[in-house]
Amino acid sequence: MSSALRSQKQRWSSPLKQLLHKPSLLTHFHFSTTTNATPESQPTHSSPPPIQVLLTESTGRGVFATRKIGSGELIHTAQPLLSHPYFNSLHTVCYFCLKKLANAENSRISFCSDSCRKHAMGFCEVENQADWSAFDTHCRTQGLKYPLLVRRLACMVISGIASSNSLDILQPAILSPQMIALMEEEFGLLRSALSDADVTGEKMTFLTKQWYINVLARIRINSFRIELVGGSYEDLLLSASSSVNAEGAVGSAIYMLPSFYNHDCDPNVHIVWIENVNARVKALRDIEAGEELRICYIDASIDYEARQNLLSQGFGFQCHCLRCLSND
Ligand SMILES: C[S@@+](CC[C@H](N)C(=O)[O-])C[C@H]1O[C@@H](n2cnc3c(N)ncnc32)[C@H](O)[C@@H]1O
Repeated sequence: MSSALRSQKQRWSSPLKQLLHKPSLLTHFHFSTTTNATPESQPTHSSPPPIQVLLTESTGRGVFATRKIGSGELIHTAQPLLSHPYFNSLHTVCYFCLKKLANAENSRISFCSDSCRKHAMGFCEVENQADWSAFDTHCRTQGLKYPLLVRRLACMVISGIASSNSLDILQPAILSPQMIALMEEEFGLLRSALSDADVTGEKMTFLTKQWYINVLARIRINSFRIELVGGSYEDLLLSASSSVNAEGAVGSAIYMLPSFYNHDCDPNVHIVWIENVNARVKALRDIEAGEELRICYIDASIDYEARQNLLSQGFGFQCHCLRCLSND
């Protein structure tokens, strides 16, 4: 084992052990597994999913099958650590779970149920104290989505429902000085919105420029674009496709376990969202025990050059999957 790999292993092994063995850390991202796909409404079995997170030789950590997994099998589900609707979906989806609302609302934010309203109460109380117009205008005009996730995490931390180091276990993006300069501007707007609202003192000590940059560096390569498939789960099973009825992305979210899946341009696993932000990780074909499970980070239908450009700019790597090696 190379020394770089050994030091990476040491850096990650302790939080990973905590993640996999501490029940308290699992409360935010419940996952479950079934041998047959289970409708959302039915209770799921609580046996551990047939996967493990291991360190790979060249792509950091990855997710591996612990047994044979059948094509179409629901491998596990995952709830997000945090999520946020896009600006253009604010009036049409639930502010907490991103479920489509039956009727578009005029209020700034809306919820699909009392349960979602209750779950959001902590961070909403903090958020509602501040005037976000400058922060929102900046994000809207620059087309920025990720700062909304950082703001939500900051409000969750201030309200005491999340820890400031919740995302530390995720791999960070490598940032250029230009990216950092832009982030500093967003950080200033976030921090002043909160301090102008008199959110001060001990609750705010975590909110430093470095914290903001560290969180955003993780969000950049670990956030998922939420595209709701719509329709019923049974329809999805019949069609066996994630693209049917996709109505465009409604927001973005960060998960724990799904963030450990590496990329392949010909993936054996995909993630689907049926009616809200809760993710379902499903096998696209038969998978052998010990095989690495990989998802596709980008639109797999684009050509080789376009895929390499997107992966290099967005995720900082060159793809050497079998499809790319065959220049397909
Ligand atoms: C969402 S993370 C995946 C989990 C990550 N390997 C870890 O240890 O946390 C995405 C990062 O993993 C690495 N990665 C994922 N798929 C890869 C691939 N096919 N080739 C090289 N690096 C990859 C890249 O560094 C990428 O930015």
